[in-house]
Amino acid sequence: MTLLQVMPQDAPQDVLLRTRDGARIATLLKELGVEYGHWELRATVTADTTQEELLDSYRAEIDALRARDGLLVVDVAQLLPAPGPEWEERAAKARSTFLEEHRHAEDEVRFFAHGTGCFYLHIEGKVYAVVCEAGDLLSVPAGTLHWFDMGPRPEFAAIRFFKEEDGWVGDFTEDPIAQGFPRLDSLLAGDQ
Ligand SMILES: CSCCC(=O)/C(O)=C/O
Ligand SMILES: [Fe+2]
Ligand code: NI
Repeated sequence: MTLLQVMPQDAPQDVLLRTRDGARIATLLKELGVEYGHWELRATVTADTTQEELLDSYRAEIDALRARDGLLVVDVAQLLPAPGPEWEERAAKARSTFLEEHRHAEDEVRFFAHGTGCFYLHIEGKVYAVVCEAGDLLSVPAGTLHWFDMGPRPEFAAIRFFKEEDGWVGDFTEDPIAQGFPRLDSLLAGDQ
């Protein structure tokens, strides 16, 4: 289930809020201008699932969202565990891509069709760690400071929506803030 954990920007160990209540998460994020929604899952994702198959499974939802928000470009970012050192290397490289604080010139709109990933939203003195799971749709406004952790063993398939082809490109702040916050695996371990 989706998880939200809120911490002060200068005291990651102080958990101000931790909840798995989807309605509460949606309300709280909406106050920050962040849209959090949920789509019914329509497909099982395996290593053999092609991008086109996945997009076809959610065609109705995708078309409605594209029409609503003028999103012209849609693709799939996918990483599933595989045996061998090559995958370990690929996973570590992929994980590092968005692990430091950055912003985008356009909204970051992502639907998790499979797996898990955590967006850390740095807004007005706080960090909102939003662990997304299969079925979650998150839309983060352009310019919002954030970073993203796919964990030490990445497993996710996310449908990404853009206005421009290069909408995914990050503008990195060089602020090391992300390094002080619990990573995805630690956040989830907090349940135990
Ligand atoms: C879940 S899609 C990959 C992450 C991404 O696109 C991004 O910008 C993270 O901040
Ligand atoms: Fe991003
Ligand atoms: Ni669900």
